[in-house]
Amino acid sequence: MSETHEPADAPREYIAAIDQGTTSSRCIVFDRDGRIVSVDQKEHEQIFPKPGWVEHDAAEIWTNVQEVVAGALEKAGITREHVKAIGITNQRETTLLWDKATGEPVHNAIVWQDTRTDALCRELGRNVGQDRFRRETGLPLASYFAGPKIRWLLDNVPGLRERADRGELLFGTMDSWVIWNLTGGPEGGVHVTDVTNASRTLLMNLRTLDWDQRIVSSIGVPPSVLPEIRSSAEVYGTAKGGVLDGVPVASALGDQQAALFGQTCFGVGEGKSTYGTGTFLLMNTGTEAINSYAGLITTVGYRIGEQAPVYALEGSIAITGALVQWMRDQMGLINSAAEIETLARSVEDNGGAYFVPAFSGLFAPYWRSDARGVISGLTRYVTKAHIARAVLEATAWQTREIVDAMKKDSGMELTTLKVDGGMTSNNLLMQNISDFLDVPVVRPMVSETTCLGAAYAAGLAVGFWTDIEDLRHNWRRAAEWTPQMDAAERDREYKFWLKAVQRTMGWLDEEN
Ligand SMILES: Nc1ncnc2c1ncn2[C@@H]1O[C@H](COP(=O)(O)OP(=O)(O)O)[C@@H](O)[C@H]1O
Ligand SMILES: O=P(O)(O)OC[C@H](O)CO
Repeated sequence: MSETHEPADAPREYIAAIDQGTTSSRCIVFDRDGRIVSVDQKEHEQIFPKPGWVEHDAAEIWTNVQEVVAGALEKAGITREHVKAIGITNQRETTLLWDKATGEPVHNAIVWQDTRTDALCRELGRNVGQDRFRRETGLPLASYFAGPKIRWLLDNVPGLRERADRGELLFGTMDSWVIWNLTGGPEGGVHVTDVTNASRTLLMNLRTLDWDQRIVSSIGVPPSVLPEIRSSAEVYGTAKGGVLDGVPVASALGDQQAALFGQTCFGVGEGKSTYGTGTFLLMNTGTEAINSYAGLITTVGYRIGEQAPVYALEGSIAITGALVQWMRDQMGLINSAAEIETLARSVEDNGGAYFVPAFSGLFAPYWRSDARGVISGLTRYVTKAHIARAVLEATAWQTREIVDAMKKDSGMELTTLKVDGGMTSNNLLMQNISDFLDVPVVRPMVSETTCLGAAYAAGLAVGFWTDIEDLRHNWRRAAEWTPQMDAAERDREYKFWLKAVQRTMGWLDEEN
């Protein structure tokens, strides 16, 4: 893609954003109206060493990041002089330790979906108590988050604990890894993370926005490996070498918080749902961190420079688009992700089948690591087309459960749902979501809201945009789906879905 929208005499000034995602890394160049000028993207390998384990090669990711940045600048026909700042957004929680002298990762990154820390989390729950983690960090004690993954690496990779104690290792989520490398790596790279990413580690105190020393030591993480926590929009340093040499590195946000920002959900009660590998629904709750009693997460939404932090409630769903990938790559039932819609549309309904993809256990609102996937309601009537339908409905019902929890926690009724992400190109799915939630679903013109949010934050940090009001009017609606489902049918289907969910639980026990 390469399209410019400005008059020929307009100054050629842009903001670029890197999105280091679960399946790919991309770089997008944006103009002053928040429109896409160019995109470059590259997938990286998904490594599955054992059931429930997921890893990434961080060196491959850094190579890909450099390639997509160069690619996006080339497609836009620009060089670093035209780029006023670069912003970073990233898959969250994915955990890496690297050697600070050589810049070499000491192990593959452990991905957020990985369940290897289940037993460790149970042990921490017994020794330290679930409640303390939730109260101080806003998070349930679950294998999803970064802190226990650090501990697992230190306990299981020979020699790492000693190297960490000697101060030779650095920890980072992908934001830290990319920023450290961009700003010089072993030659003076800055070791930072932002509040949104830090709020996913189980190590940051949600109110002080600093590492919680008691929790850090109870998980067994040496403080020397931890990056400095900074705001989401400020200049952390400048790029050294490469095609961005000298460009300010001016924002970092976890990808879901970046999407909240890119969707301009700046007011209390505004929210969005992003449909990618997993699905993440975040609602802005303002400067107060609301404790969840309905199974959601309390997280930092964003913090612009020295301003007060803005918090969010989040419903995290581990497997949505990943189920479509699984149908394609592991089952071979479709050739492309888009084909799932054609297959699903070839039948009227799900034929009685319900597919609960608890592949990484269940995240919100259940937080059950003992759950595993099931297809319920099977009879000889069911065809692969019915399963395709059940696959799409699984995403929609999981969204419904999150929205129900959000209502319980915040007392606020959702009036429309703003959506984005790769799965939103599926019209049948968007209709299902509108039907199951009984609210309109709207998609903005720029559906790359994750990169857009990182670009907005970086642009604010360097004065490219003045304030958030400057950004609001960039949001334009591109598509809308309105509810068409009969209420009694919705209720009946929802009951079946909830029954199927119950059948996933307790599959693993203490012996597994
Ligand atoms: N037309 C479609 N229907 C259903 N799922 C889709 C469709 N197109 C893409 N996907 C799914 O969306 C995901 C990719 O979306 P993306 O936002 O790029 O994800 P991520 O940022 O998590 O890598 C993949 O899991 C893919 O299976
Ligand atoms: O890279 P994505 O879009 O799959 O997002 C992953 C989330 O950040 C995990 O918490």
